[in-house]
Amino acid sequence: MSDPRAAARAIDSLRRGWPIAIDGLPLLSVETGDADSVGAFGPALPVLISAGRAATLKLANQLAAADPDAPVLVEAAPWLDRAAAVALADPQFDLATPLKGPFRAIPLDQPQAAGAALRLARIAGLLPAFFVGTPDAGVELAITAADIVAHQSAAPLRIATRARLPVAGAEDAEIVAFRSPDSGDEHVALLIGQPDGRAPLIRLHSECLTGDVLGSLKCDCGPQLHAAIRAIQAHGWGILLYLRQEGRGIGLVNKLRAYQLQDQGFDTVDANTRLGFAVDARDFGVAARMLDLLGQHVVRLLTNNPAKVAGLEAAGITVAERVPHQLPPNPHNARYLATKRDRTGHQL
Ligand SMILES: Nc1nc2c(ncn2[C@@H]2O[C@H](COP(=O)(O)OP(=O)(O)OP(=O)(O)O)[C@@H](O)[C@H]2O)c(=O)[nH]1
Ligand SMILES: [Zn+2]
Repeated sequence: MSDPRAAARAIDSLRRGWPIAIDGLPLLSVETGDADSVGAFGPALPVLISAGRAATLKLANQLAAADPDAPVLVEAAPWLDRAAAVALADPQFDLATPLKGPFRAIPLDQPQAAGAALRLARIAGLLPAFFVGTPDAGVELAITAADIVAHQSAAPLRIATRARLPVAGAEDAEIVAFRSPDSGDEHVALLIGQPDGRAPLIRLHSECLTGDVLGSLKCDCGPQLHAAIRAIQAHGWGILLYLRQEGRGIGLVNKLRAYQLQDQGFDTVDANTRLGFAVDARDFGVAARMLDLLGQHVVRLLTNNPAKVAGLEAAGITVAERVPHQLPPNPHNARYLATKRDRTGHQL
């Protein structure tokens, strides 16, 4: 029997730096484990990282891992202490701290459990990297890979509350907040204008704290957000879905790590991969579920991203028309926009 509650407890433990075991494999997050917990976990431990990260360290080809999300186990070594493991896991230190080594990738006894561990770390918003303990590590929280799958497919979204919310650019607006029991992410929809029988104009906006709130010029999120409200208002009626998928789903801290790598010269795609994350970790099924709860199944979609159209269609929403949503570039985001066009299929 799989238990989504076990995975939820494990996510909490990882974020607090407490060890867990998946299918009997003892694991401690490299990012959150402190000196005491690492010391208690055992001396000289192997470290699990993603193949995306291992490729940068020239380790992945030792075991010919083709999938950047796949797990790679780095052999224990006397110099592989907590500081060295952090440097192994986090590419932002690559230029500042020369890595120790040599490191060697060794075969995994439990590739399934190891892959599930990396997935769980990504769900928790942590770098996908673990110390791997010995069977006598004495871990209290034991879960299975199936628990993680159950956690990801559980928990229907529900409308929690709604209220009138006049906003700049659209005074006749209502906010609807959604909750699901499996995560703290509270997505919202801004309903603008009144239904008039035509398909609503819809925008799926993924959270971007830096762009939406601070006015970052590194991306186009802030201007796109405000332009979407204006476009929906001009159309007469529609919905802005504000999805709590910060950093294309990798979370704020990891997006800022990716920005650090971008300062070192990597583009938005390579920065994610080097950190051990998917280029785009978002699930647009949540947006389809929100539209379903709002009673909208045929929409016009403001986007340049074909993956949003495909994601909605796959979840049963008909996209009657894709409406381009392009804003003028600035000197800071020109490369980011060019990368979206050239590497992630954006229709710009
Ligand atoms: N990981 C990562 N996320 C970024 C970066 N720049 C912006 N983001 C995030 O990307 C998301 C922006 O998504 P959207 O505005 O939906 O843009 P899009 O997928 O390009 O699609 P459209 O704008 O609809 O064409 C937000 O969650 C931002 O936080 C980056 O360099 N790295
Ligand atoms: Zn942004």
